[in-house]
Amino acid sequence: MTAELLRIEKLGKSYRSRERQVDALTGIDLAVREGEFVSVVGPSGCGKTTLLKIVAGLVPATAGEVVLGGRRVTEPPADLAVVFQEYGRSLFAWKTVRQNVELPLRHHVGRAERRALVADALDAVGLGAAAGAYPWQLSGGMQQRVAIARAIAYRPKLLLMDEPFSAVDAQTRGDLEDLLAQLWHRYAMTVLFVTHDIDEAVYLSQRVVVLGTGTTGVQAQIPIDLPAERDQLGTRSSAHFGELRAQVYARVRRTPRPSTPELLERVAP
Ligand SMILES: Nc1ncnc2c1ncn2[C@@H]1O[C@H](COP(=O)(O)OP(=O)(O)OP(=O)(O)O)[C@@H](O)[C@H]1O
Repeated sequence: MTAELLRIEKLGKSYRSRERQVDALTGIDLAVREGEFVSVVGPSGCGKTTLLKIVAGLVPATAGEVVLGGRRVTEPPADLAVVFQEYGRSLFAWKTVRQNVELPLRHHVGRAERRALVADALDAVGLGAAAGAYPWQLSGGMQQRVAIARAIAYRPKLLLMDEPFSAVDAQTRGDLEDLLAQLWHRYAMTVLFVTHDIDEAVYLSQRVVVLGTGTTGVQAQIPIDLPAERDQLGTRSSAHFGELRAQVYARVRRTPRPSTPELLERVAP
């Protein structure tokens, strides 16, 4: 068994304003080992994005702690990359694809190594030929590939992804899921992936974590013991995939706010 990379302990977050307090997370305990692919699902508003932002050091917790690679997270850790849903806002429109991917490396690696890392990452996402293009010249799916290339060029210990594929069409989404699975194998990354989509979580992960609503913590952790090699048609139509999907779905439904419309719409048969 590999070593633990991320430990989240008794984590809590309350957003307070003059009028009200929102308990977004309470008593979250979660550990992720090196090289694992873990997804987090749960009803809309249960705090998935908040969890990711705290792990990324972008938002302070109000209770508990996050430890990454043995160090307590109090600011954005150097060895972590984040890919958000809104690729359009995460790329600089006035910089080329190559420059966008190179950006986080500028202060860390010398020029020659930087070039090699960027070229490798762009090839890995199938965009070697688009290095000189600008983001606005690319489709949404291609822009998200650039965001992924930027993350992997950095060789993060932990890759955080927040609904990264929910803004693209179904075909592109499947392609991006398969690309991510390939990259995860190729670079032996550790991935913490937030999604609304239970099928996507089961398809990609080794473990699915079901978050409850703000005050109920982690509801379940379901190991996904599908074969390592997965494909959109074969895997998703297998009986075992159906069983795992049903298991996750049942746990999500059992959380205190089962009627959350957005989630239920997406998983309804
Ligand atoms: N900056 C903020 N100020 C106040 N409340 C916030 C803030 N950010 C999030 N919240 C609240 O915290 C709760 C959790 O929000 P969060 O976005 O983390 O949930 P989520 O599970 O990612 O939701 P979704 O699935 O809809 O994206 C929600 O009630 C939300 O309204």
